Amino acid sequence: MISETHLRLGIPSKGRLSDLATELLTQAGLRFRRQNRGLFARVSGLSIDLIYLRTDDIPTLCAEGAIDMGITGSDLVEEAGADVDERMKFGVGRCRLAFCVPDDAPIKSAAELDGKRIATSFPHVTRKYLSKRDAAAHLVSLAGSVEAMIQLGVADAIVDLVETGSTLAANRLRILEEIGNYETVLIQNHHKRHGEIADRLVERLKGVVIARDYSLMEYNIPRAKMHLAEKVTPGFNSPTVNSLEDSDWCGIQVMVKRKDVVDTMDQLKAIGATAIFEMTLNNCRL
Ligand SMILES: Nc1ncnc2c1ncn2[C@@H]1O[C@H](COP(=O)(O)OP(=O)(O)OP(=O)(O)O)[C@@H](O)[C@H]1O
Ligand SMILES: O=P(O)(O)OC[C@H]1O[C@H](OP(=O)(O)OP(=O)(O)O)[C@H](O)[C@@H]1O
Ligand SMILES: [Mg+2]
Repeated sequence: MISETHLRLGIPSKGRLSDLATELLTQAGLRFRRQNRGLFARVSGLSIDLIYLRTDDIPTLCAEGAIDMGITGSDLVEEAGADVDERMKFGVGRCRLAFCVPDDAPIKSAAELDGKRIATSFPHVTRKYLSKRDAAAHLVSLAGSVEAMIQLGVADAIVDLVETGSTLAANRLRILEEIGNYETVLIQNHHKRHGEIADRLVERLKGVVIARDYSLMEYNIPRAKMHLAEKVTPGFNSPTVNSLEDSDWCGIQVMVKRKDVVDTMDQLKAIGATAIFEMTLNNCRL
């Protein structure tokens, strides 16, 4: 089923990154169907095989060469100590890894956890972080439900992922110290097999990530106000300026970060722009 002539891309078989990876690949124009929760899917028209794996196994399997590339969390790459290249960040699946203690614990820094018990799914990252601060703790390695471990009397503190902070709040815990910020990434091993197809995949996925992040905005502005408009919407590279029949006016096309669109519209209106439109991008190559 797996072919030597195809690039092997490892993607999460379940968990929160699974749907995300499928969505990104589909948006990048890859057509595939996973057969009956099977391990493989062949991409039609491209020399790529998708291999469905556990998210936390993907860094190691990529470093070992079992897969050429993989989609996983950068936290898991660090925890696995996998020697791989990070080809791109997806700007999604963002989370922090942090030392957390009970709300009312008097402790002020992670270094004070020297000799204490810490429950975590990230023992390597935790140990490394503590050793740089000349501290060592007794680590209890667990696969999940780490936040419950203080109440269960297993640990004095935990190291776990925090996204919204709602799990911490529900367990009356607070962040003591942050280890780092992480997100979903595309990794590749150093063998760089099927380099051309790998680069094509990266280009396509980058197009998707930019399209998810940006909108295309179009508006008309008096030529005399162009210098003001360019300050409000400098664009990705620079704005496209079109002539209008009325030579005192021009039409502008420009990329704007989606999160800034409404503010930008207000600012453009204020400097005299008219017919301001936002258009959703599905895909792009810059
Ligand atoms: N709130 C979050 N909690 C945990 N992981 C997150 C969060 N937000 C993003 N992630 C990313 O998702 C990865 C977890 O993926 P995984 O496949 O284990 O999903 P899961 O839904 O946690 O599955 P499981 O039920 O096995 O715990 C993390 O390593 C991290 O990169
Ligand atoms: O800050 P929040 O938005 O609350 O997200 C963080 C929580 O989500 C994850 O748990 P998950 O749902 O994966 O359960 P698990 O502990 O069984 O892995 C993670 O391990 C935290 O517990
Ligand atoms: Mg989890």
